[in-house]
This record gives sequence, structure tokens and C-alpha cells, in this order.
Amino acid sequence: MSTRTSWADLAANSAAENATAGSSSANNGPVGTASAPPSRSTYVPPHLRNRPAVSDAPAPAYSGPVSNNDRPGYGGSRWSGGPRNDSGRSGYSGGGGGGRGGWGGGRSGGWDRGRDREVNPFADDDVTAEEAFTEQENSGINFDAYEDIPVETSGDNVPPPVNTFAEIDLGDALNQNIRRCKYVKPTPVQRHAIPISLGGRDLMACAQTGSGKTAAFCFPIISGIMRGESVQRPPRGARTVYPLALILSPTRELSMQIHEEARKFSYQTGVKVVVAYGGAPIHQQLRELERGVDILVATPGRLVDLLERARVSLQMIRYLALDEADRMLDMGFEPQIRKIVEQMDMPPPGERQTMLFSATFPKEIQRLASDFLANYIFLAVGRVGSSTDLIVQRVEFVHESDKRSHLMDLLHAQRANGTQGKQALTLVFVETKKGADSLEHWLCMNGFPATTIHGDRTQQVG
Ligand SMILES: Nc1ncnc2c1ncn2[C@@H]1O[C@H](COP(=O)(O)OP(=O)(O)OP(=O)(O)O)[C@@H](O)[C@H]1O
Repeated sequence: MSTRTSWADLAANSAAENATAGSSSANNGPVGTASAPPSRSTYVPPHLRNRPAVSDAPAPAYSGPVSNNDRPGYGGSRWSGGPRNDSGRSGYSGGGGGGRGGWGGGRSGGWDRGRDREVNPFADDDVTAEEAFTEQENSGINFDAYEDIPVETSGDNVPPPVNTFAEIDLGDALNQNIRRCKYVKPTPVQRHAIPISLGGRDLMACAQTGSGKTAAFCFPIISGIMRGESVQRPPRGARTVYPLALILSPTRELSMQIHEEARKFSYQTGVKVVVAYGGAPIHQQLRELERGVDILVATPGRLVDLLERARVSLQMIRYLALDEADRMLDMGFEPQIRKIVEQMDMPPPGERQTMLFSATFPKEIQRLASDFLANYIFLAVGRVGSSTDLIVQRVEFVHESDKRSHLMDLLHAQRANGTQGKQALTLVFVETKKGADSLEHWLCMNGFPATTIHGDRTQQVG
């Protein structure tokens, strides 16, 4: 269970107090519930979840059945609850700062669906908002070095990039989470990609791993779901869920990583993120899905399984992001990806917003881009398909018998040049396991503790 350490939980707790089971104001949006089973908590779309009590809201237009996705608000006709006013939306106050919404209003933006209550994803980070303002930025990236990275955009009417998160209209709750993540300024891919996506445009982005892609596609998705324009009722399906956004990624590890990040970004926004990947029992994932999902992060194989079981429908998808698309194709996922995007019930390009991320831009990815995207903007950060500019590559020819002494010279030089108190790490590729073991031993004997990683073992020595 979560250890609640952040000040944010005060807001979460007060919301939970307000939300008494089955009759909470947080659960009663402007949606008629007459035909909803009394035992089932009524679904409220994220952008309506934190509105004041029903009496404050316009009269509901919807009186049809509620899907098992817990998602009322899918009116028989389009949502017609009157003009959208962001000020009533806790955790989001639009560009203007909003009056009643936001954190100061004491109303939580977190989701709370019956027994299922949002866990604070920052609990382990041990960061309070105050600290987040003063602490150094997230140290994952050397951002100063990123300033010189070449960026290229092409397409019609490319929205201008931003230099700060403050320039982007993401809403209070998301801005708070950005601070909690200690993101001080956007990375190059974020600077360009976020305004493009917020402008409603499709995006083909070439950016390398570690460039901050996750936030680049998550921020517009979360913000878009929170603003949520009209939603339509899906046909009733017994246990089918209808996510609004789908993020496809090649591996279980990457999916888990994206899920973790997305949970932080969406904390207290009312947007719920669920992950589904292969190689793990499906039942737990099904149970998680049944509790409701706005953003589904999935690997292609497991998603096809869920679609074939009719446990997930893609007909409500408004945002589609494909991360590391080139890697997915390398892994042979193209048939699954095409099935998911083209042959199931997902809205076609133009009716959904699509973001395609890839480190390289070979023919196969270009084909995917022309099939999946509509009037897209092309964005390349760094030299596409090359190693990063942050790495200097130098080739030196050394006689076989001099290799070790040359390596020793390099290691000593590195040590002598100093690394500002940080321990510099060196990666040495060796042809055989035997050679690796022997080199490891020799390095240790010469005062350079080494670790060998090869097929048979990973061991810390020295
Ligand atoms: N604007 C930012 N400020 C500070 N840290 C950031 C920022 N954007 C991302 N990061 C951090 O940088 C690291 C890399 O970001 P991220 O994982 O999004 O990169 P990525 O391009 O998606 O890489 P991967 O391909 O490995 O998923 C993460 O630790 C992330 O939290």
C-alpha cells in the first residue's frame, strides 16, 4: 500500500472525504444516472470529475445506459452540458488560472472509483512541492549540452516551439506534476513536439532514446483528455473498456517505464493510466482494466489478445502514440501494429491524433507515417539515425600486443583529467567471455575495479 508523504495527499484525502461511496460529487457529473445500476459507481469523464456538485452543473443531456467502462457522459447525443468552463475543473484551470479549480480549491483532481483510489506515484520520491521548486532539475539528461542539438521541422503551419513549460497551456494539475518531476525546462523534443500536438496536429518525430519523448507525447494526451470535448456513448459491451488514448511500445520494460512516468504526470488530474504487456498473467491486467482506463499503455502482442477477447475497444481512441516505432518493426510487430491501427475499430487518421516516434526514419517507418498520420509535421531532433552529438568517436589503431598498455594509458588519463568528483565509468567491449574474464582480472590487479557482463554471469569484482 502506498505511503502517503506528499502534501498533495492532503488534497487527495479531502477529496476522498467528499466522495462518499456511490454518491460523491466527484462521481456525479452532469450525467443522468436513472438507468445506471445503483451498485455501480457512475463513470465521469476526467474533465468533469472535479466539477462541483450536480446542482452547480448544467442539466444533463444523457439518460442512457452506462457502459461497463464506468463511462457515463457518452450521451446518446453529443454531450450538451452547456459551454465548457475550465474554472470548475479541479486540477485544471486552463490558461487563465481558473478560479475554483486547481489545487488551492481543496478539491482533489484524483480519480476515485469506489474501492479503487489513486495511489501517490511520488510517494517513493519523497518530494514535497516546496522542495520541487527549489531542488535541482531531474538529472536524467545533460540539458545544457542539448542546447546545440540541431532540430529540423517540416510541414504546413508548424506551431512555434516554446522555451519554458510556463508558455504552454497545460493546466494547473499537470504543471504541479511537472514541478514534482523536477522538470525545469523542456528538452528539445518537448519544446517542439508539445506545441505541435497541443495544436491538434499529427506528428512524426525522430528523436533518440533519453531525449524526453515520454513527456513529449504524454503531456498533450493528458491535457487533451482533461479538456475533453464531446464524448459519445459506445455500444454496450459486457466487459469491454474504451480507452481514449493508446500508447504502443515495443517491450514490457518500456511499457512499464512509460506507465510509471504517465502515472506521475497524470496524478490528481483525474486521468487514469493502465498498462498491459505480454509475459505476465493477463488476469491481473484485465482486473485493472475493468476498474477503468483513460490511457492504455500496451505492447502490440498483448493488446491484440485483449482486442480479440473483446476486452478492449479502440473506437473511442482520440490519441495514438507509437514509441520506438523502428524497434517495434525490428521486433517483427508490424502485422500486429497494422491490425491494431487499421483493422480493428480505431477511428481513422484525421479523426484521431497520432504521434509516431522513432530513432531512425527508414522506408518502413516512412510508409507507416504515410498510412497512420494525416497532414503531419515532421520533427527531427539531432542527426537522425546517428549516434548522439554528445559522444565523440575516435578510432585508434593499436598493435595487438600494445592493447592493454594503451587501455591503461586511457584509464589513467581519464582519472588524471578529473571528473569533478564523480566516478567516471568506462565500457570495454571484448570479443570472448574468456577475454573478458582475463581483462577483468588484469584491470583489478592494476587498480581499476571492473565488472564483467556476459552471457554466463554478471559479477562485481574489486
Ligand atoms: N524536461 C525535463 N527535465 C528534466 N528531466 C527530464 C525532462 N524530460 C525528461 N526528463 C527525464 O529524462 C529521462 C529520460 O526521459 P524519457 O524516458 O522520457 O526519454 P525517452 O526519450 O522516452 O527515453 P526512452 O526511449 O528510454 O524511453 C527520464 O529520467 C525523465 O524523467
